[in-house]
Amino acid sequence: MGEAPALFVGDLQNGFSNGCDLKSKGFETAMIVGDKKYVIGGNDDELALSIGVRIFDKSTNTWSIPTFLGTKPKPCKGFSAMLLDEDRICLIKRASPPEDRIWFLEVDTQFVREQKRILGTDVVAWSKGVVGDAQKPIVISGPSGVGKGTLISKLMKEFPSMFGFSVSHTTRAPRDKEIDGVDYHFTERSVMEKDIKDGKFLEFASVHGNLYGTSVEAVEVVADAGKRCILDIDVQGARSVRATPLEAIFIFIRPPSFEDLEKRLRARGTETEEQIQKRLRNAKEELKQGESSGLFDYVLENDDLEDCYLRLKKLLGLDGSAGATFKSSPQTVNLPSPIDRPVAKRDYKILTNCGENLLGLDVSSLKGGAPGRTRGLKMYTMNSFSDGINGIEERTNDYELMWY
Ligand SMILES: Nc1ncnc2c1ncn2[C@@H]1O[C@H](COP(=O)(O)OP(=O)(O)OP(=O)(O)O)[C@@H](O)[C@H]1O
Ligand SMILES: Nc1nc2c(ncn2[C@@H]2O[C@H](COP(=O)(O)O)[C@@H](O)[C@H]2O)c(=O)[nH]1
Repeated sequence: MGEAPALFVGDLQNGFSNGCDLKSKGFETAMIVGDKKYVIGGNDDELALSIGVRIFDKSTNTWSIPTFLGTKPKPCKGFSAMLLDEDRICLIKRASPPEDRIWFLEVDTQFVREQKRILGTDVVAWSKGVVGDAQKPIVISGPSGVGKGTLISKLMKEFPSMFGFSVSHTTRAPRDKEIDGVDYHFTERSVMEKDIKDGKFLEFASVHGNLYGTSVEAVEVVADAGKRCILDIDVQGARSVRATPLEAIFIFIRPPSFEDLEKRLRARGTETEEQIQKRLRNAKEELKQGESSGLFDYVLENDDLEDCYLRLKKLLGLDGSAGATFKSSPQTVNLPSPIDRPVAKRDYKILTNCGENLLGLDVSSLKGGAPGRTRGLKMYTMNSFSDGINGIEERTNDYELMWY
């Protein structure tokens, strides 16, 4: 995060202007970023399913509705908003459940700029805020038949409350015993292509003749359950995820030999001979890329299954060693409700005046972001009360901060 902008106050319900180019109208507010004015509020559609955003471009004098990426926040009874780093807007929703309270609207982050270039339209991306440092997602890649699914199932079985599987979408037909929504979201190509176009996917790739992809929602659902997300995706998908702010750990699984891989694929008995040949052809390229590209943080050889599983657990720090794990599991934001006064911001500390007590958010160490969750939010309460935003600002340093 760069230099903090000056104190910025936003209250969206009372319809005031704060002299910082922020104007409110009913439940709408406008934020200026560069040549553009982002009007946030109202409803996104007639069904009132989410908070709307429209953009006024001062250079062309035109209004537009941007392409939305990420899960949109549901409408609420008002919200406060602050511009952070000139590239995202932090929204604190009123009277909303704690896990739905803090949202970020990214308007000019690297991810949004890249998506604008790809889609050729104006783009904004929603990302929900999560308190604390959630553990990094785990991307597991490797050629078909190497044993990725088997290893992941073992992890999920041994640590059901710790890990959650990112359920991918695919256009391939379900195998016997595969369950829609559990193993995959089995889908029509035309539907998936439209969803990709609409920005609903974190990554996608054509694999062995079918389309596979990880939706943003698949990853968010796991994060919301407070679990560490595991993605089973091919090498192309891993490369795409590397280019997003997801900050995952990338593990490549390789077979002891190509012959072993072929044996496993045949023994599984789920593919036709033609499909096996295609998967083996692709495996050669995947093995080359997986082991040489520097894309992966770890390469594990799946020789003996139990032995490989032990090594996987070790690198994830599940054998008592530090491994590659990170702090605690995510906490959701727990602001008291309703927030019925404006919000003040200085040096990445956002203060909300909630009547009897003050509540703060520290946004100085944000991580991740769209597509997915914005992590690294810190929350604190203050054990004294001060009237008015200016008072709060001046007296902040006198108060003891109690961090969650
Ligand atoms: N270490 C191992 N030794 C022998 N067989 C194994 C080993 N690991 C997994 N297998 C077996 O190999 C087959 C393929 O494993 P699995 O389905 O987990 O592979 P995968 O990498 O997930 O494949 P895909 O990418 O096609 O989904 C399964 O029948 C599984 O039981
Ligand atoms: N890029 C992505 N690859 C994915 C995804 N989900 C699965 N996969 C990979 O596809 C192959 C084949 O899987 P199968 O179930 O048909 O055997 C395998 O390598 C998976 O890792 C995804 O969402 N994106």
